[in-house]
Amino acid sequence: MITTQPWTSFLIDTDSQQLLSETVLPAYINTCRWFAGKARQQAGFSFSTILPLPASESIFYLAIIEARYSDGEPEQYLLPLSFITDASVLSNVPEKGWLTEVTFGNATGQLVDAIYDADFREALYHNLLANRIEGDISFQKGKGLLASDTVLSRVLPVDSSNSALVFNEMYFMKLYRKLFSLTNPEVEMVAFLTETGGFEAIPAYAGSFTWQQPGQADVTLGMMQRMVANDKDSWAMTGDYLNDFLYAVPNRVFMVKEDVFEKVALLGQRTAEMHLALYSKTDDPAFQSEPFTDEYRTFLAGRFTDLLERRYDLLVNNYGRLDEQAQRLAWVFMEAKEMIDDFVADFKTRELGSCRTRIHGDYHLGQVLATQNDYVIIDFEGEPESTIAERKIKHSPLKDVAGMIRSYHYAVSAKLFNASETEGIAPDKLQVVSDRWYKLIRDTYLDAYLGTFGSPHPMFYDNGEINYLLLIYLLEKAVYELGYEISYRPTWVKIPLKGIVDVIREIEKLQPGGHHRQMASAPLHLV
Ligand SMILES: Nc1ncnc2c1ncn2[C@@H]1O[C@H](COP(=O)(O)OP(=O)(O)O)[C@@H](O)[C@H]1O
Ligand SMILES: O=P(O)(O)O[C@H]1O[C@H](CO)[C@@H](O[C@H]2O[C@H](CO)[C@@H](O)[C@H](O)[C@H]2O)[C@H](O)[C@H]1O
Repeated sequence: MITTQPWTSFLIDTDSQQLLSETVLPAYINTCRWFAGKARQQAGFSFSTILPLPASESIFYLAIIEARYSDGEPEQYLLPLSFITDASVLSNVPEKGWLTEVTFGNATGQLVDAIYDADFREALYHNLLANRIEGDISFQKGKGLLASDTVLSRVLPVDSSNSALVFNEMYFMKLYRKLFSLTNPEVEMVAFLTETGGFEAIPAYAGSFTWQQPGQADVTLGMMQRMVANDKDSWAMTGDYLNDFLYAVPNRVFMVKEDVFEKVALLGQRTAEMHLALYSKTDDPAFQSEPFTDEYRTFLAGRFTDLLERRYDLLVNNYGRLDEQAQRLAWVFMEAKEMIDDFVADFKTRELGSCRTRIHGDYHLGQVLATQNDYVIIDFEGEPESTIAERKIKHSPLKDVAGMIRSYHYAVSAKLFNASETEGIAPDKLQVVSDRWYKLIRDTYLDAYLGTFGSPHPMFYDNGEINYLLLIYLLEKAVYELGYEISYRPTWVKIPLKGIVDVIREIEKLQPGGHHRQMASAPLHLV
C-alpha cells in the first residue's frame, strides 16, 4: 500500500484508513484469536475512532475498529497500531502481528499490531505511572504500581480473547480487545476487592486506562495487575491429582490423597473469602448487597427460558452427531422439558430470603492460578456471552460456587472418559467411580466454603434455600455448557448432559411424592 501522507497524519488521512479497511483489515482481523465474529456473516470493517498516543520518538494509534455484520449488531475492537521502518525492530515482531507493508509519505515499513513493539509497551507503562491524560485517553495509576527506570516488557504467549503484556516480570497488563461502552466489570471488581474488600487472593490492582468522551460512558481499554508467579492454573493442577486416581482405577483401588482434600478445601475457603469481601459495607450502590426482588427473578427466569429454548433447538439439530451415551442423556433432558419449565416458573414467584451481591461471574478451575501453597483468582470480566450491563447484575454467590462444582465434575469426567488407562472399563462402571470422586470433592469444597461464613450468615437464608439456589445455578451453568460443547468440543457433550441429568434427578425429588420431601433438613447432598 502506498500513500502520500506521512504516518504522523494518519489520524486525518481518511484515504489510507479506507484503503486499509477494505484491503487489509478483513484478512488480518480474521486471523486474530481475539476476534469473536469469525463465524458470523461479516459486512466489513472500518475505523470508527483513532486515538493518538504520542511517544518520545514516534506516534502510535489506538484504533477502534468497527466490525459490521449482516446478522446483527456491530462490535468494536481495539487494535493498537505501530509503523515500523527499522528492520532490526521488525525482527522482534512475530509475523502474526504484521498487517501489511506500507509506504507513508517517503517512509516504507510494516504496519503492525503495536503490542509487539517494545516502545509502545513502554509508552503504556510510563503513561500509567504518570497518571497522564493523553487526548481522550486517561491513564489511572493504581496503588500497586511502582516506578522503575528500566522497563523490560514482553507479550505473554497466551492466545485468548484479550492480549496480555508483562512488564519487568512484575506487572501483568490485559489489553481488552472487544470493547463495550461501559467500564469493564473486571476493573471495578479488582479495584473493589483490593481497595474496599481487602481481599488478598487476587493480583493487586496496578492501574487502568480508559477512553473518555464528554457526555458518554467511559470505555476501558486496559488494566494492569501485579504479576503472579504460578506454575499452572487449577484446572491443570486438578488434572495432576486425577492422574493418581486414574492409575488406581484399573486396579480397583479408590485413591484420593489427603493433600487433595486439603487443597480443595482451601479453594472453598478462598472462594468464601472472596464473597465476604464482595459483601463488604460500602456506599457504592454498584456493590451494595440486595435482596431477591421480583425484577431479578423475572430477569433470571426469562434469560433461563430463552437459553433452554436455544439449547433444545441445538440439541435436536445435532442429535445424530452424538454418541450413544450422550443420546441417552439427551433423551432424559428432552423428556424433562415440562418439569424444568415448571421449576423455572416456580423460581419466578418463590420468596427467597438470601442476598445478592456482585460475583466473579465466570468462575471455574481455569480462572484460579495455583501458587506454591495457595491460590490467586483472576479474570473478573464475567460471562463471555452476556452483555456488559448483564455482567454487573448481582446474583447469589452460589452461582460462582455452582461454576466451580461444575468444573470439578468436568475435570474428573474429562480425565476418566478420555484416557487410555480406562479403555477396558465399562462406561457404567466408570460413571460410578467418576461420580464417587466428584461427590467427595464437591462436598469437601462446599463444606469448606460454607464453614468459612460461620452460621448463620445473612447471605444465605437457610440450608433449604442454599440447596434450591445451587440447583438453579447448576442447571443454568450445565445448560449453558451444553451449547459451548456442541459448538467447540462435540466429544465432550456428555459432560454437561450428565450434569443436567443429575440436577433433573434432584428436581424430581422435590416433586410431590419425591423423596426430597422427607429429606428437607438434610442439606448439601445434591445427588
Ligand atoms: N496477574 C497475573 N499474573 C500472571 N499471569 C496471569 C495473570 N493474570 C492472568 N494471567 C495469565 O494470563 C491468562 C489469561 O488471563 P485471563 O484473565 O484469563 O484473560 P482472558 O480474559 O483473555 O481469558 C491466564 O490464563 C493466566 O495464565
Ligand atoms: O474461560 P472462558 O471464559 O473462555 O470460558 C469458556 O471456555 C471454557 C473452556 O475453556 C468453558 O469451561 C468449561 O470447560 C472447562 C474445562 O475446559 C471447565 O473447567 C468449566 O467448568 C466448563 O464450564 C466455559 O464454559 C466457556 O464459557
